[in-house]
Amino acid sequence: MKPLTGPRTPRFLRIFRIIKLIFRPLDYLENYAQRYGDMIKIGGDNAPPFVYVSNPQAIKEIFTADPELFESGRGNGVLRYLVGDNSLLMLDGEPHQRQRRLLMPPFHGDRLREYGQLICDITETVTAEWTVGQPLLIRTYTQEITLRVILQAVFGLNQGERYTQLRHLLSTLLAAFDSPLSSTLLFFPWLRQDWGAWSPWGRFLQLKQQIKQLIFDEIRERREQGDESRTDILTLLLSARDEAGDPMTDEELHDQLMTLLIAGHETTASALVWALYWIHYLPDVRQKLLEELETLDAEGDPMAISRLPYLTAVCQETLRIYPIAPSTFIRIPKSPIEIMGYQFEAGTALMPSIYLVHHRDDIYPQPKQFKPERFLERQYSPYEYLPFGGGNRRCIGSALALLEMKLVLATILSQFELALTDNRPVKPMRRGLTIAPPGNLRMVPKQRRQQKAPAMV
Ligand code: HEM
Repeated sequence: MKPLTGPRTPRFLRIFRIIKLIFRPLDYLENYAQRYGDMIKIGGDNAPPFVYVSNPQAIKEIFTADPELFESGRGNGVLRYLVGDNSLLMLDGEPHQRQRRLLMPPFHGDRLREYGQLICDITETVTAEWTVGQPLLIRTYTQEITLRVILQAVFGLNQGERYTQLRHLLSTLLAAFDSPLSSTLLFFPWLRQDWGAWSPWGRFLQLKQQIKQLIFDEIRERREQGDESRTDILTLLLSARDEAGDPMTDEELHDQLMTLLIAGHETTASALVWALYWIHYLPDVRQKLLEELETLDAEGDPMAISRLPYLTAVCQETLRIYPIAPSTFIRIPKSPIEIMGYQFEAGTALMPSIYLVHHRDDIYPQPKQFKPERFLERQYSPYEYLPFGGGNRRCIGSALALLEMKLVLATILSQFELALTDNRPVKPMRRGLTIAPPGNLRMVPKQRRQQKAPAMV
């Protein structure tokens, strides 16, 4: 058996390790990878260890193993506060597979095509308020776009008081974790104290309750209306039945909807800010993209944009260099398991590290450089390139996220000449459990371009 190595931090110094994980998450991973290689064991003295895995062969063995060998829901415990006990993120085994089968179709095939024009229209509406010469916080806008898209997909809602309230409350709720400091709430349970609206946790719980009430009101109204002709995800879930023929309860519906709302917009909003940053930080990239967009047939449909090779490569490289989720969900073996000659005890938290795999220089030469061309020159296996995780828990929204990235970028680039207000390199920072560009990244619209976005014709 091969021995696992990793840092041996004395108990009283462990808090500093966690603080580094929160405030300098990528340095934390890279320092350990340099010292301990592609299987890094953390802890393990009194309880099963955490193991960061960045060896593609080991990741392949994890992703392709029988899903029944692992649990993940238990490892996602901290997200329970956001999404509830019945969320897909919390489930394992057959209940998890059943919910996935139910939730996947709205994010694929023809249903995805329906979102194309919607994404372009929403981008136009949201950017209509941009004024030439006036700097803007770009994240505010990417988040507004992705939130509107997911609300439409999930509820079919795009106007009305409940929709406006939901938009506002969801943005405020997620702002609770928008900096490394506020993200500490997720890492230290003892900080989660409900001292009313003046304490961060108390405020968070109140917001969550208000959102829950709005979602319950919407569910009740939809049950009363019983309109099965609608194509949104809530309608689909309302008609679902389990093996006993029973419908989902309001609580179950709420948890699943909340999961999609949260997982479905924060991540894509961050990815869009990164993409806009790289495109404007590297003028060659922007130039090549504009040239490619000009080749589009003016009558083309949004799906033609999604097939553009260079635009696709830019989105892929954006998600490679700073993957939004630095690791996949944890995989916890239910009984002892051997992977690549290493023996893991039951309860070990195996964490395929997306960031470390994406920065292996044997797979991605010059990994710190943003080079979309690498995706035009070679194909990567799902164990070398995994921004959406893999196996039985692979992100169900990956196709929507990529479509959204491409259409939003094409629409913005066709309509505005943008610039960064500051050309210094930007460092990624923690945002809850994800890694994102700093929320204060500013861009300025230099001028409106004459070119109409092809998707809008
Ligand atoms: C750029 C955007 C996104 C990124 C980078 C991303 C990334 C991920 C990752 C890494 C996972 C964990 C997979 C694993 O452990 O193997 C995941 C799971 C998930 N994602 Fe995404 N995601 C994005 C967008 C979306 C969207 C748009 C939705 C929309 C509905 C979504 C819904 C989910 C759900 C429900 C899961 C849990 C799947 C399960 O437990 O079976 N994500 N995502």
